[in-house]
Amino acid sequence: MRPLHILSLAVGASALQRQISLSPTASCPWRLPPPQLACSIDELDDLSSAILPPRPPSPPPSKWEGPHDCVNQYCIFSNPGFADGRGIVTITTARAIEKLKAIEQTRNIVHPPNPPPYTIAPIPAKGLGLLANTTLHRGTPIMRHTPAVLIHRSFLEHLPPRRQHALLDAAITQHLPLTLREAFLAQMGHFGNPHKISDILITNSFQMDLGGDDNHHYGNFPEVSRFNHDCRPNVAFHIGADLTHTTTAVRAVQPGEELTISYLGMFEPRAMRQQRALQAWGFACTCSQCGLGEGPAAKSDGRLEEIARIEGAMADVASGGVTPALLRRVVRLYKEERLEASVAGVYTLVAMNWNMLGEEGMARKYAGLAAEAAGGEGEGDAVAMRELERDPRGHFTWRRRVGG
Ligand SMILES: C[S@@+](CC[C@H](N)C(=O)[O-])C[C@H]1O[C@@H](n2cnc3c(N)ncnc32)[C@H](O)[C@@H]1O
Repeated sequence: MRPLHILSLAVGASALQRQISLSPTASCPWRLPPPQLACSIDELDDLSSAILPPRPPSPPPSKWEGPHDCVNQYCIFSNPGFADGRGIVTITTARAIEKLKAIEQTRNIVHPPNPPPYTIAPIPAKGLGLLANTTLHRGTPIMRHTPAVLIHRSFLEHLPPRRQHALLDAAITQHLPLTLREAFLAQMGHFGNPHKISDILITNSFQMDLGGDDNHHYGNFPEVSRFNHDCRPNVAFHIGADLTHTTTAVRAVQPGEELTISYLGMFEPRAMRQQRALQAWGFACTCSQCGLGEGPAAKSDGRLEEIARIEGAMADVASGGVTPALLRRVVRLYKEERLEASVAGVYTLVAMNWNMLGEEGMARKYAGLAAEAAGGEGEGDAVAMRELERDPRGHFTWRRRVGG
């Protein structure tokens, strides 16, 4: 089996690591919503028994089944009723399944936007991808999905492949509901591994930590796998504590524009980003940022270095060099670099530093922006920033850099 290439993605304070990659695939038309019926309610009442299709059966209740088959300490557990009948299958340990059950209790109801604001279409030289089918604005939700498959990281990384295959096959083909199984199997494997399920998992999984010791898993979200990469993407993603994967537009997007996420650390210099894209996903990155000429590319790398320096100073309460000009400068650098998909962390630092300088109004403004960018109103980072926004003077950072 090919080694897993784990790449870091800084998403606010919770750095997520993931590796996804697919080859071009045949076709995958998005299902359109059914046409509106042109009848009045009364007519519908009259006709309902004759023309309306039978109500779909209500989803099975959420109920964990298993352990089914096991290899060493890793067993298959499934829950066909998970997330209102979407289903989920996991290969994990007895300890981690208890963690998963506890997390499920905190899960919010997940409704993906309907109809979806995108269409799946072939993209030149990239295989399939996602095109906006309507005008999107900053904050417009794109997708919200729970994982289809969760595999304990040690199972994939430490067991010999021949010991993994039978369990993986059983998990997907026997314990995943049909619709989700088909979506899973429609994903592409990049590495040409003859064991298709392994190939799909290795190339399309987000690394997720369920919390506690040794609870790292690979999470697979088949719908999300259609996003192509851009180093300056127009979509940000976030995996919440309840395991929901959320994607959101980070700037205005016109109909027909491709929707992209970043597979790579957006703060790495161009040469490193290009090397990683080639190594882990097999494509030479020619996105707008990688396609810059030598001069502009060197300037871009210089801005990224300056951002790192300023953020270091902002994170150090003892640093004497943090001024209003520096806080304005770092925000401007993010704008110049088009790093809208990665602003949650810097807005948090900027908000706290304005507060440390005793600038209540600016602290409020950036705390609000940070909470909005954190990706989930219930998440810890967003809660903390809403608290700062509500009461800057009561916050522990108030005037920390200026005394009094
Ligand atoms: C997660 S998949 C994205 C969806 C994929 N295009 C498909 O057809 O299902 C990742 C794969 O898409 C292609 N890809 C993604 N971003 C690309 C880019 N910026 N340039 C070229 N190919 C890209 C590469 O083949 C990569 O291994």
